[in-house]
Amino acid sequence: MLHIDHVSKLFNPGTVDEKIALMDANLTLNQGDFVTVIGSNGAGKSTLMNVISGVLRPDAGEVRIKDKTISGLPEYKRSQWIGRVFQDPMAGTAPQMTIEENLAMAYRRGKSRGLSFGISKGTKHLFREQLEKLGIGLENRTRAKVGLLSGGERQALSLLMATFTRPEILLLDEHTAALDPSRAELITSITETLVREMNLTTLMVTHNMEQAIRLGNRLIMMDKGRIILDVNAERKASLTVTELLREFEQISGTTLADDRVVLG
Ligand SMILES: Nc1ncnc2c1ncn2[C@@H]1O[C@H](COP(=O)(O)OP(=O)(O)OP(=O)(O)O)[C@@H](O)[C@H]1O
Repeated sequence: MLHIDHVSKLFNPGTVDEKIALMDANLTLNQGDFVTVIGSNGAGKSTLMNVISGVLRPDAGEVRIKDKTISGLPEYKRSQWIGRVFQDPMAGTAPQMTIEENLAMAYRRGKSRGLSFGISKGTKHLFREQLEKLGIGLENRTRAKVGLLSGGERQALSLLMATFTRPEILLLDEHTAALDPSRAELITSITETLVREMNLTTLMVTHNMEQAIRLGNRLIMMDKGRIILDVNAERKASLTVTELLREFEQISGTTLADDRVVLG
């Protein structure tokens, strides 16, 4: 489904500020894989997401989705295959537009029709149905400006928008990190439901070790631009946070330096 083959990305090469963000990274995701991603500060997690989504071009290597090479395609052309939710609740939605208009934008993503905002009755009905599934009452506020929603409500809407057209890949970039614990739990549970119901192939960066172990069917650990550990579902089922951190130390030779780490 998703193939990352020998991907490297250097920032400021040949200068004193040279930073290795990805170094010969390799990863294959199968259809329906839900993979959590952890790692130390600057390990390359966001760069990996940016290379997949097309925000960044790798210096070497190739990204393929369903055997189509997408490394050279710009971000907007990949958006029909890739849904993404960011840490910042302000990032995924247009605050001046209503919930309905934001959904219409997501609905049209990848379609060749123009940006006319006429929304048919049938489409409105579909939007309400989808919003209802979130279970937070947004279906009764379809005309509300998105800028007026709380952070948690916006992340729920962002998730819905990112998954609306059933993307081949869903990228979740610390999407619960800016929320308070109860809201983060709500968004996590909505994520689990959407991913399961649509069988979405998902990569989720998290600093919450307990969550990284509990969610999904695979866990990968990154360090210094490399994927240093790939844990399968069976192993994950009995893994503890202590064991995970010990494993990191053994492989990388250092302790996990993550200033945002949440142990559980
Ligand atoms: N635009 C950029 N210009 C220069 N260096 C960058 C840029 N983006 C990332 N880097 C560097 O590349 C490396 C990988 O960064 P990246 O943001 O991918 O790590 P991360 O694992 O997401 O880190 P964190 O968990 O701290 O957010 C770091 O050393 C970072 O400083």
